[in-house]
Amino acid sequence: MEVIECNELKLWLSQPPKYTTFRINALKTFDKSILEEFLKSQSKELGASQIPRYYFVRPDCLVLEQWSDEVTVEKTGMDVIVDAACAAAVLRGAHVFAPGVLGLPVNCTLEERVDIYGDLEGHCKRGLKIQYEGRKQYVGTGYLKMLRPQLYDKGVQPSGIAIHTVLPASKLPVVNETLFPKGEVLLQNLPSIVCGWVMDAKPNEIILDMCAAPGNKTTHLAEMSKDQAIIIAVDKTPQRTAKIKENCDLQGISCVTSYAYDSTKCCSEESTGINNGPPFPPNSFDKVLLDAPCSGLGQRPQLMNKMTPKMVGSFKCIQRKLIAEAVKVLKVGGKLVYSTCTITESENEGMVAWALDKFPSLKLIPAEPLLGGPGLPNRGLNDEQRSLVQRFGPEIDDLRPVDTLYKESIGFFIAAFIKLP
Ligand SMILES: C[S@@+](CC[C@H](N)C(=O)[O-])C[C@H]1O[C@@H](n2cnc3c(N)ncnc32)[C@H](O)[C@@H]1O
Repeated sequence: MEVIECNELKLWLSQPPKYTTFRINALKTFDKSILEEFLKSQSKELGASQIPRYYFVRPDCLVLEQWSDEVTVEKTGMDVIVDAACAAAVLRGAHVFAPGVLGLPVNCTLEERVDIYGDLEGHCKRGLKIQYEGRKQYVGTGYLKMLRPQLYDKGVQPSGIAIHTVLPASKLPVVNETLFPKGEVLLQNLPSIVCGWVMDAKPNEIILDMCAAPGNKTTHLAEMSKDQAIIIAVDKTPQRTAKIKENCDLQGISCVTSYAYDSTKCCSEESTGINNGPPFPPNSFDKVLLDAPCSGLGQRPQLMNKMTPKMVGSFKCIQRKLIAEAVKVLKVGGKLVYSTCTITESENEGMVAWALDKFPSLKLIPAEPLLGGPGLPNRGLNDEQRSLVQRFGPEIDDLRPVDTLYKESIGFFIAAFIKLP
C-alpha cells in the first residue's frame, strides 16, 4: 500500500473526475445517435478533429471521456465570478445557472464569450461589478445568456441558464440529461452505479432502500429487476420522498413504494407486515441498501469545504443506528450493502469493523463486482476483510490493482454483508 500524502489527496479532491458517467435506463431504449450527433455538432464548434470517446462498461453504464488536448479556447479577459458549487458543476460539464453568478462586469453584452471563474474563498459579493481581488480559479468558457438586470435587479429571483458553457477547463464535454428523452439517462457517479451492481436486484426480491432520496440508486435497483422487485424506499422527510416518486414516474418504474420515515426506527416487533409501510417486522427483507448519510468528503471537485472536524465526526452515530436497524429488518441469509460517498476511515472501514464486532450474525462478503480498491490497512480490518470491500480513491494497493476509470471517479466506499442464523 502506497501512503497517500495529505496534499496529494487534497489535490485529487480538488480536481473533477476525468470521465462523465451516465446510467442508462434498462426499461427504455437508448438511442446513441442522439449523443453522437450532439458531439459532432460540438466538435464543429470547438474545431476538434474527432469527438470524445464514449463506451459502455455494462449496458446500463455509459462513459464519456474528455476532449483531446487539441481542443482549446482562448481566454477573453471578460471574467465572470461564480460560487464554488457552481464552479465545481462547470468543471463537471454543466452550464452556469443564474443563482450561482456572483460577479458580472457592467459592460458585458448578450451572447458575448466570457471566462468563468470560481470564487475559492466565498468572499465575492453578489452583484460585484469590478474585478474580484480574492482567490479564484478559471473553470471554463461560455456564452453569456443573461445580463445584470436579470440577475441582480430588485425583486428578481434569478433562474435559468446564465452562461452556456462551451468548454470547461477540465475538457469534459458539456452533455447533460436534457439532451435525451426524459427518464432515459441519469448523470450518476460511477461508484454509485457500482453500488447498484453490488445490490444485484432481481425480480420478486423484497428490497429496502433505507436512505433513498432522491432515488438514484432506488431507480437503478428497480431497473435491474426489470421493475419486478418489491422495493420499499424510505427517506426522512415528505419533501425528499416526493423526489423518489417523481424520479420513479419519470423513469417508468412502478415497483417502488416510498415512505417518509426515520429509518433509525424502521423495525418493530409489533409490526404485522411490510405492506402498510414502516416500521417493519424483523427479518422482512431479502436485501437492504444503506446508502448512509455521510460527510460527503469524496465528492469531486471540492473547491471550497467549510466542514469542521466536529461535523465530520457527527455522522458516526446515525450510521451506527441505521446499521443496527438494517440488521434487524434483514432476513437470515439476506444481503446488506453499506455505502458512503466519503473518504474518512471512521465512516468506512471503521464502521465495517464496528458492525462485525457488534453483530456476530453479520458476515462480510465480497462486494462484487470488485472494481474499486481494497479497504485501507490498519483501520480495523485485516487483509482478508480489506479485500472484500471496495474503496474508490487515489490510493494504490498491491492487494487489488484498480483500473484508472474507477480510480478517477469520486471517493466512495462499499461493503456487503450477509446475515447468518
Ligand atoms: C447519501 S444520501 C442518499 C442518496 C440516495 N441513496 C441516492 O442514491 O439517490 C443520504 C440520505 O439519507 C437521508 N437520511 C438521513 N437521515 C435519515 C434517517 N434517519 N432516516 C431516513 N433517511 C435519512 C437523507 O435525507 C439523504 O437523502
